[in-house]
Amino acid sequence: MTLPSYVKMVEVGPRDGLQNEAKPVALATKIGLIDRLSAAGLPVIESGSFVSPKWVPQMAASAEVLAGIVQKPGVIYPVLTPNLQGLEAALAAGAREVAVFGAASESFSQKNINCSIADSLDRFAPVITRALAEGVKVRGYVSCVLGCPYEGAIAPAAVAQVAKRLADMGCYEISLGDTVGVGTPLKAQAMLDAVAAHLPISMLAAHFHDTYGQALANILAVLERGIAVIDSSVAGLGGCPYAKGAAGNVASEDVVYMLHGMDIDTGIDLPKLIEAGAYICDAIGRPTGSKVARALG
Ligand SMILES: CC(C)(COP(=O)([O-])OP(=O)([O-])OC[C@H]1O[C@@H](n2cnc3c(N)ncnc32)[C@H](O)[C@@H]1OP(=O)([O-])[O-])[C@@H](O)C(=O)NCCC(=O)NCCSC(=O)C[C@@](C)(O)CC(=O)[O-]
Repeated sequence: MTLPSYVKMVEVGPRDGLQNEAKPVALATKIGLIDRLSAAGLPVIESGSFVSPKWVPQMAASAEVLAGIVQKPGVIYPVLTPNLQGLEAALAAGAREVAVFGAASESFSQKNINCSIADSLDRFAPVITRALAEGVKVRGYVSCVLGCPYEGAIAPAAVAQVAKRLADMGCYEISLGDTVGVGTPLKAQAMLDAVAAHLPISMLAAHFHDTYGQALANILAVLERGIAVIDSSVAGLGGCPYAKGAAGNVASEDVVYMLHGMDIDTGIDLPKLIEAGAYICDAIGRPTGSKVARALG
């Protein structure tokens, strides 16, 4: 088995992790979390979302978050931008990387961003063009790559089609999201093989939710296929507001422990990452979803 020697960890806790919290999380808490994550060595920290505050109230203060954090040199702080309105607000707030988010499931696309897959791609095209013209890199997400809360199984070919369109439009990296965490390792490999038939594996990232406890197994399965970018959420926070029952992302602490245990470098200081997880769990009054944090914290 050939595994990468370095994995880039994309921390999505401050966005994917907190977007679903019912009670408002204070601005200072969000800033405190992001600054602790950068101190722990995370190279990419998704820090907010310029979406409609009526749809996702928790992300309403994303401009203030970007203004309040101490931007550590070399660290990237991407934000989600579903349309040009969101992109303009993100640019005004100083974002240097953004992400568009589509889906491989029609029903999920409608529930999440209120349009069909085809319409979403048409909407993303000018967002990507404008961002690139400003020198801002764009990441693309594909949700429901291993199943949809409304439609069930999703064909790998449907995932590949959306991923390729996002890459053709200019996204530099495509994150493949198991939004509801239903995937299992061999299905994850089959889905990845379908996408990798069209795009280089070096462009792809894995984004697993841990609803069914499959995330670490799935991560190992895709590492074996050459994936070297993993999304995760500190303390396993999160869940998508438009995917009922979806648990949080795989916990960053658990992924880092597994990778370091396999001699794969991440540049992350695990004790400091555990501290960041303890900080946010304390602030929002939730137990950690990380087994490693429970064992070592
Ligand atoms: C996409 C829209 C905006 C379409 O929503 P819409 O209602 O179709 O939009 P619209 O263009 O008709 O505008 C309606 C209203 O929204 C406002 N609006 C419009 N755009 C913006 C904006 N950018 N920022 C702020 N406000 C905005 C706009 O100004 C207007 O305000 P009003 O006149 O009624 O007062 C909406 O559906 C939305 O915001 N959806 C967000 C959904 C979301 O954030 N989901 C979670 C993130 S995705 C995820 O978690 C999955 C992922 C990425 O992690 C991977 C995985 O695990 O699968």
